[in-house]
Amino acid sequence: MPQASPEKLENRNRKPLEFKGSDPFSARAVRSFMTRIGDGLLSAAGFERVVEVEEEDEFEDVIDPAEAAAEEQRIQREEQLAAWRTEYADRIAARSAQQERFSNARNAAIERIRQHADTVQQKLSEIKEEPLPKTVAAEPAPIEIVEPEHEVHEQVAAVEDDYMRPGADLFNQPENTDFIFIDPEELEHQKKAVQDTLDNFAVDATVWDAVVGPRVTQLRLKPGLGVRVEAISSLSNNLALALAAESIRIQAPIPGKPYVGLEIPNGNSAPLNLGLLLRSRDWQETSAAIPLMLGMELGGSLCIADLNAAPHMLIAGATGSGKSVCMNTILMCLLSKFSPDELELILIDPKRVEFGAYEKLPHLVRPVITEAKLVVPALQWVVREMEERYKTMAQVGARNIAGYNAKMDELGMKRMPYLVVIIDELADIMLTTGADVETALARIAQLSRAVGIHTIIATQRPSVNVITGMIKANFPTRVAFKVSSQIDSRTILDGRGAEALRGKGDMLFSPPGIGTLKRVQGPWVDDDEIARAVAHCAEQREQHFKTSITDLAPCDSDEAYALQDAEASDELLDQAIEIILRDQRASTSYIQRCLRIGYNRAANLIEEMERRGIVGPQIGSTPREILIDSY
Ligand SMILES: Nc1ncnc2c1ncn2[C@@H]1O[C@H](COP(=O)(O)OP(=O)(O)OP(=O)(O)O)[C@@H](O)[C@H]1O
Repeated sequence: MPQASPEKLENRNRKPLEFKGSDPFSARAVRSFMTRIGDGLLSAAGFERVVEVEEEDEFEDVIDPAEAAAEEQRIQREEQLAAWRTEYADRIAARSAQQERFSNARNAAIERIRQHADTVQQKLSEIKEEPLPKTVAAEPAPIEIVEPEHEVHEQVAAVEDDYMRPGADLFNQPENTDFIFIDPEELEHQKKAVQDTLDNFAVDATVWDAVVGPRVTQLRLKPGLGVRVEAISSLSNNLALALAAESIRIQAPIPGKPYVGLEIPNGNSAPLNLGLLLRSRDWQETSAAIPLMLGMELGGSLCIADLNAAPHMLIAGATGSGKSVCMNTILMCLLSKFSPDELELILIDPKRVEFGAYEKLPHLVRPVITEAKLVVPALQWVVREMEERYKTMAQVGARNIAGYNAKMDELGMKRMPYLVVIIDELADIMLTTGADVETALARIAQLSRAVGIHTIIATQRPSVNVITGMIKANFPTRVAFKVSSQIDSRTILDGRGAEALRGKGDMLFSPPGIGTLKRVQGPWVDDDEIARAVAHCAEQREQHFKTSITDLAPCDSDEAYALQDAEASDELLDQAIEIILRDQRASTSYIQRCLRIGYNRAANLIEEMERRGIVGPQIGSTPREILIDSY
């Protein structure tokens, strides 16, 4: 066994126990450590360890591969750790930036909410200043009645002769004029039911007040801030259920008012007598040129339409809804305002039941027309009458009937009467005569207002093949009675609502140009009243039918219609030739537009020109050649 020198041993003993290398647990360090412990023990026991120094040096230079791999792994781990530390620091930085952004956004939102709360507070303080909702609705103001000193029909006698128009005293008067359309207790109950329903569905709206009408009462609801009116209208079925009402109508919003209207049926509904309404101050002092008493609106005001401003009216509704009663009241209004010298009537009644009571009326220009095939010739007569009237007015330089009559009054000559054409059941006529009646009606409607000719048509079939686009465009004043569906309502009024009416004279009136609908209850007039009024007129005047219309041949076919058109077109031929020579355009549609005539008539004019050698024949789609320079 090699012996270590005594110096070496001494040195070893004195050397503190320390590990070599950076890793305290490497194999080399452990061995060195163990050797030193062993040497220490030997020396303590009196032995000496002989160590070959050269061998030990050799041992120190050898690199253990396992140790190297471990070292390598350690370095990699340290690098990985450093990379993770950097990544972690980056994430922490990004996160704090995000937190700062969120915090800014939250502060901005809190600020916005605070501002909104201030606005709400301000609005609430404004609302508080408004009057509190009435607990009881106002009943309509009583109708102001004008009591004549003598019999009404004497008082309103025509100035120029002894003809006396039927006055209000010829019509039935109600025994009691203190109407109570709705019981106040019932109204309170309904208001509560509506408010509860709104609350149950969490719709912030208040039942504000109520406007009472003859057949329905309108509850006015005030929506809270930020509440969509649609949220209320979408509850219509639930509200109807809560009120146990047959139908309700919602106006969201009421035009021109900050409320949503909820119209609910009244318990009490006595008919409104026409006689009472004709005694009202509103009727007697109306400024309308051709007034028509349509009935009573919500709140009790009277709805008086002016046929002169209308100037043509379309009445539609399902069977039994009150159209005929409405036509009768219209006729009664006309008779009570105009003598036969001031008003002429043409009544067309294909159902043969409605206008039988008027056969003896002196205002008629021909017997009531009950045959569909006579309708087109009658309307053609109206067209010719219209043209005659234009000529007559041109002779005195008047632009309309009012101007003409003013001139006649100055000269002490006969005035031009209004001519009103009333057609009950347009559908039957449209089905029998097709487009001819539509064209004739459109022609009359477009041009007749200035010459005092007005048309009122009624139908129980509000479908698009009866109320066509052409009819709708020319009849701007519409009255809709109850219909069976929303589609029918749209056909008549261009909007819904008529399907929720109650029938029996409950109507929606659409005045021309306003676009808002009025809910009106029509007055009631019975057959005896009509008979009395007609007899009153007939007793004073004999009928003088205008032979030109009485002798009209039935118009069975398109041929007969075209023939009559051709005769009439002669008058316009010179004008048509002048137009095509001046504008160098020879087409039917151009003539139609320039002369404002129907297609058939314009086509006849062009064909007549072709016969006379003024224009060439139609070849394909190329315009006709104009063959002359002057005429
Ligand atoms: N203004 C009204 N006031 C009270 N009741 C009315 C009123 N209008 C109509 N009625 C009631 O409704 C019934 C039917 O009315 P009307 O004959 O006018 O309906 P219509 O629409 O003309 O029906 P049809 O198309 O079948 O002739 C009347 O007999 C009457 O009982």
